[in-house]
Amino acid sequence: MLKVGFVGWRGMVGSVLMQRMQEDGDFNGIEPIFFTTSQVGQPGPDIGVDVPPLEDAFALDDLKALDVIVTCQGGDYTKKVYGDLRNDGWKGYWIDAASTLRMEDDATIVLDPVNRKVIDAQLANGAKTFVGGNCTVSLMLMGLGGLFEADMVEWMTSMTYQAASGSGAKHMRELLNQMGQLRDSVSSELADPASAILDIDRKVTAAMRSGDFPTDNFAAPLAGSLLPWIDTKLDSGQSREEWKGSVETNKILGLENNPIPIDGLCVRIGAMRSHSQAFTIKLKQDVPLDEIEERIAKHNEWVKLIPNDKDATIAGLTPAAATGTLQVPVGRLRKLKMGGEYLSAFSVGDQLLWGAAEPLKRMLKILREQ
Ligand SMILES: NC(=O)C1=CN([C@@H]2O[C@H](COP(=O)(O)OP(=O)(O)OC[C@H]3O[C@@H](n4cnc5c(N)ncnc54)[C@H](OP(=O)(O)O)[C@@H]3O)[C@@H](O)[C@H]2O)C=CC1
Ligand SMILES: N[C@@H](CC(=O)OP(=O)(O)O)C(=O)O
Repeated sequence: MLKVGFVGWRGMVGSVLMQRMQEDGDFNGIEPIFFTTSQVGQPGPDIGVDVPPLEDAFALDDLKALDVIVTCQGGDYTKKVYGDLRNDGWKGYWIDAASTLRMEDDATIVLDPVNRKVIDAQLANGAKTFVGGNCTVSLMLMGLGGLFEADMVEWMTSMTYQAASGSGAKHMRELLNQMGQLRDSVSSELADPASAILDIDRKVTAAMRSGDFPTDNFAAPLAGSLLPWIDTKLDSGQSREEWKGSVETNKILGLENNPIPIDGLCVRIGAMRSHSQAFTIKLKQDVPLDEIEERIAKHNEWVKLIPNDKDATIAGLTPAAATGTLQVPVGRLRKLKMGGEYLSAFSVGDQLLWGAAEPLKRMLKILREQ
């Protein structure tokens, strides 16, 4: 029976992973051991079977006894522990949610509905390090995988609308506090149908700009606004999030030597946990729209084609509709005025499910089935 250590299981991503593993009975047939960086000796999570007390996530000897380590603890933990473990000769499987190791030569980015062949080839080569992709990248590939599979894409732009959860739990709370503060600033005016909307707007803007507006985490108002920058700046002028769109997509697809140009702007908006993206896709050929729709719809069981009309779009192609589900709705599919080779598309997806926990869960299952 595989001895599987879980680190970061009580964080936001880890909790979603635990929930999904329980839903699918994934703890059956493995020996799970739970680790912590702060609560050694406390009881482990309730997963329906007895588990031993929490072990120290920095105790290398205990980690070295494991066949598999699944970590959602974050990049700092990976940096602290991974190198030492490998240098000490540990040959187990490392499955990680953090970006730290993604672009390393010996790491495979996992998104098996899209790159199962790459994963199988790497396993056959003896690969032991498997990392979940950036949430925006994974969700884009789950939605548009059919076009890449058919080698239809010459280049692509992705303009993102990313949820607060991508920054972490504290940011989600801050977004809600910002929303609440804006509403509270005009509660009496909202109660009075005769109040002037421009007065309401002036007061809301003043509240947003005031010194006591809660911005400790985002460093700026997000509620009632947006932030067109995610992560650090690179010399190219891209944000790191924008850079990942190209390098990770091409690595997942195994196209590092002949990469598809992908670029765009990544924007944080006031959604809670579903990322959205608008695409301009330059096709290699002028393929009829019905063939494109069929390719997209048939690629995997989670993609959900949304007809390009208003009612279907506002009912099904939104964070409110996608959150908490494994579905990846794709819609607004139409040829752009630039010509038959130019396609627009829009996708949405829960960034904690396919964007983070689900690919790791499935990778563990692939290892068990080997
Ligand atoms: N947020 C996201 O969208 C994505 C995140 N990731 C990766 O996953 C990593 C973890 O992200 P995320 O899950 O958001 O991080 P969290 O901050 O929710 O959790 C990380 C760790 O914080 C510790 N912790 C301290 N206080 C609490 C508390 N009150 N409740 C829960 N945990 C607490 C836990 O470690 P302990 O038990 O040891 O104290 C936990 O494992 C990220 O750093 C990133 O690398 C990847 C994809 C998406
Ligand atoms: N950066 C993403 C979330 C994330 O954790 O990405 P990565 O796994 O690439 O660090 C966002 O802010 O929405």
